[in-house]
Amino acid sequence: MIDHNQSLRDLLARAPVIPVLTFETPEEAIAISGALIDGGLDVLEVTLRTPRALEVIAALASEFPDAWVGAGTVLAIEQARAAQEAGARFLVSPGSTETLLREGADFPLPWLHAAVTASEVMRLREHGRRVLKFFPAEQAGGAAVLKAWAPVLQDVMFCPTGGVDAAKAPAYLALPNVGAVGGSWIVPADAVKARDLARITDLARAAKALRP
Ligand SMILES: O=C[C@H](O)COP(=O)(O)O
Ligand SMILES: CC(=O)C(=O)O
Repeated sequence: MIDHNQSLRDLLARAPVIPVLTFETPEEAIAISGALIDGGLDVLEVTLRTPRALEVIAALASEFPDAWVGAGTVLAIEQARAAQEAGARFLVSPGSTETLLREGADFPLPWLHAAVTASEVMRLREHGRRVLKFFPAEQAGGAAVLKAWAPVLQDVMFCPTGGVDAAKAPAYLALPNVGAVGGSWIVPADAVKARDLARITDLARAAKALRP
């Protein structure tokens, strides 16, 4: 049985920003992910929101074996198993359920569940979870919420995601209870469409530099 908390702390320590990615095809995914990795971001959350998402994860795991390619938007245990089979090295869920926490308790991959209220954090603490996603971060009150939680939920680390961008990220990363942030700002739709890989690498480099 893995130590979910330590493996997640190690994952968040790799880079200050975890790109949250939604890809339609393996070809698109390899091109864009290569640009992100060239920019120093090698922890990649590929959301299970498109028909070929599992195929994309398998292609990325094969193309970039040293990168940490994970599956996001995991809503059911069947998706978790399928993502693991495809080669995902970690899982992310936009919330949590008792079913997922129970069935996923001894799942062999780091699994980042999300919370957006102190009560949800407390319930996840009861399941032994100490590293959580804070989603949707900006929409739920932003860095001020995590600042308020720091003295009362002292042993929990967060990865805020949702509405975070290059301008907002520093306020989160300055907090003692934030390990990294997640976001899609590093892969703007127009740059993806134009395959402007140089721009995506520049955005990744700037994101990587947010934590010296
Ligand atoms: O669903 C949204 C993604 O989780 C990341 O949020 P974002 O696009 O606001 O960065
Ligand atoms: C929001 C997020 O990270 C997810 O859909 O898993």
